[in-house]
Amino acid sequence: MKLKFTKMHGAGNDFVVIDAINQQVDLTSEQWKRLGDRRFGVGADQILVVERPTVPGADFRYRIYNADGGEVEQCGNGSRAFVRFVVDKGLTQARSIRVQTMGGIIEPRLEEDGNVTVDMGAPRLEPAQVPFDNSNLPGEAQGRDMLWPLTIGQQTVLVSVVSMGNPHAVQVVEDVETAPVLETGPLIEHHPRFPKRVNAGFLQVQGRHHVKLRVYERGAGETLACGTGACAAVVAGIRRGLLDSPVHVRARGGELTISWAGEGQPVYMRGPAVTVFEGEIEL
Ligand SMILES: N[C@H](CCC[C@H](N)C(=O)O)C(=O)O
Repeated sequence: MKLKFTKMHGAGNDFVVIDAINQQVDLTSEQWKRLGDRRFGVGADQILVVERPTVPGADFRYRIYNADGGEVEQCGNGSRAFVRFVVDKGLTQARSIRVQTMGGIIEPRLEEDGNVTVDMGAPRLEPAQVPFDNSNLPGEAQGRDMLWPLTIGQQTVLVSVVSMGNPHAVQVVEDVETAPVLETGPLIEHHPRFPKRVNAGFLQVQGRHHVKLRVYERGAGETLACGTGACAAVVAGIRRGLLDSPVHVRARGGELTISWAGEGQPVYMRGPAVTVFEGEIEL
């Protein structure tokens, strides 16, 4: 089958975006995987699918597939590409839209300067909501946050656990450039205490409003930026008393600005959304 797509990125986290409103999209998991393959397909960290909503109060449905073919609950950088796509394709006249995802309703808004601000909803902070199995584990309180010891190979790392609809494990490191992201990222992603696996964040605090972040993503490996990862890292840093909102998050592919007013409040993310090229693929 022939499939029209648009290649986009948000701070270097790259996507294949598919309009499933104006074209029939019925792919197998293998075909999703091939679409995202950087040699046998188009190549992307995630594939984003635009559909009509199936719940009241939403303008669109947003489905997200990681490069490994698995469908997931949320993608922050992708939500910015999503609103730019539906505006540019004339699928909406609005600039602020409500988008249905497996992780809840989010509200991206395309700004005059081309950046996008997204209400990502409130973080879920109970281990069971992440989900994280903390049974028989001695948590260590740090400010309002709870750090959990994870045994990774011969070492133990202390992580904060946060859900933005999708699961995140965040650890503070001295220097993201020398942190063992590629060595320990996969071990954290597949750690048995995360029944749905997890995105592994490595956070370097440079000031109360400035951090650097690398994320080894569930189902995609290290990406140049992770929007939900930036949200989770800032929430963890604020709860640990290390950061104050707003926080400028420098990722390898660009900068995101994350704001959070505290427990029960939504996290706001602001950043770029770029269209790279249009194409068509025979799957
Ligand atoms: N790998 C993530 C999905 C994409 C998240 C990331 N690309 C973002 O911008 O939030 C997961 O499996 O939960």
